[in-house]
Amino acid sequence: MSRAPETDDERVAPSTLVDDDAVDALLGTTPSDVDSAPELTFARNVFLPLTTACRYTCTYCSFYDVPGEATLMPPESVREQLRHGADAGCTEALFTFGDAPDERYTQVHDQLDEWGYDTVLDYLVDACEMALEEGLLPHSNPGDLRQSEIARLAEVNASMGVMIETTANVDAHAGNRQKTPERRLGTLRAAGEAGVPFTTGILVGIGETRRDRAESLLAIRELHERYDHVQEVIVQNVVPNERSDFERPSVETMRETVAMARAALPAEVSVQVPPNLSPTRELLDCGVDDLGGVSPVTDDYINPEYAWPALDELRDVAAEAGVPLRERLPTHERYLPPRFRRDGVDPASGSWLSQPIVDAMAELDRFVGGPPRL
Ligand SMILES: O=c1nc2n(C[C@H](O)[C@H](O)[C@H](O)CO)c3cc(O)ccc3cc-2c(=O)[nH]1
Ligand SMILES: C[C@H]1O[C@@H](n2cnc3c(N)ncnc32)[C@H](O)[C@@H]1O
Ligand code: MET
Ligand code: SF4
Repeated sequence: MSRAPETDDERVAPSTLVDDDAVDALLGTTPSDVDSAPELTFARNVFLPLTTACRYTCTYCSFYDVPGEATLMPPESVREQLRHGADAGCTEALFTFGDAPDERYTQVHDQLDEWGYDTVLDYLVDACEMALEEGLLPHSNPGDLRQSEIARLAEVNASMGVMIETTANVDAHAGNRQKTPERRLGTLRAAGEAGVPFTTGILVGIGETRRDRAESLLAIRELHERYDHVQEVIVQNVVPNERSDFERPSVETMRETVAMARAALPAEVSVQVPPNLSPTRELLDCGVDDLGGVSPVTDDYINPEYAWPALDELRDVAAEAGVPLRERLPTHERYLPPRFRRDGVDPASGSWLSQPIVDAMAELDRFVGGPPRL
């Protein structure tokens, strides 16, 4: 799959998506305005960081590697990691890695070529097929994509994602090749056009204002209203790492932002906070209903200094909040075929999930009737 030049119509200007009055109204939201969720969900995953090479250089990120040090996970390691995950009861293979690495790094391109791939996305398609063979459902977040790329990946993914981060132009998106709000929103729109259950979110504390956060959440809402494809919105706080010293946003800021997310988004969209990075217990009364992917076998390679809580801790968190803890699949319930839903309704699943994905799900007996309670 070669990359065609990007066209203007794949970009979406944030200013066309939100109006000032809606932003003002959302900025008035406080935690007491939103209801607590009736349950908490999470997915058991194994993380496969296919490559640390990246075309961007976001200053908050310790994941990407400089040219010369960048690595690609060989197919044998992918297979091994997948088996390890499947043995540990995972349902999700999370493929997250550097954005368009082969565009910037000749050595990555050459290595892919040696393995018989034109681009990293060709390799990703094969890796997703390996995951399906091992009984795992792929969730890919390879960064910015065009619609044709998403459409192809949708065939072998149970859901996909990309964080908007923010609709503001922040200094953290530095360097010659930058994440831009237009391209991020273009990816979210392309996912809608391709009809793939999608995860997105905002990164809090990267130089954006409160107003920018409200605007970002409303831009996500707007695109979801058009396509009905956003399954969850992650409200992720930036954390300091060996490369950067971004200050963690305060608990108050996170409470306010989670409440804004809950108020901005329709009820069918989950609000997720990552339990290894966030002050999770202090956010549960602000409308959080999901804890994202948690791994019993791999680190959060993006933030490896922040370990995943064990299942027992998630149980405690849910018990303290007085709500049941349920294990979900990478695809949220409302996009699943009838037998995997509590309401038994057919969401015209054929249009959301491809046959290989539906076939792989058919093996997951413990999810029949909806996400099991733990
Ligand atoms: O371990 C992580 N998982 C991340 N995930 C995985 C996520 O927690 C789950 O895979 C999804 O909730 C699906 O179950 C992301 C997925 C996306 O689609 C977009 C962004 C993220 C960000 C992270 C992350 O920073 N760390
Ligand atoms: C995969 C996602 O990881 C997030 N990400 C990258 N670096 C950090 C950090 N230091 N702290 C928190 N989240 C981060 C971005 O939001 C990216 O989209
Ligand atoms: C560590 S980020 C991984 C995914 C992709 N590079 C993005 O930023 O969206
Ligand atoms: S956050 Fe993603 S896009 Fe930005 S530098 Fe890190 S790997 Fe690349």
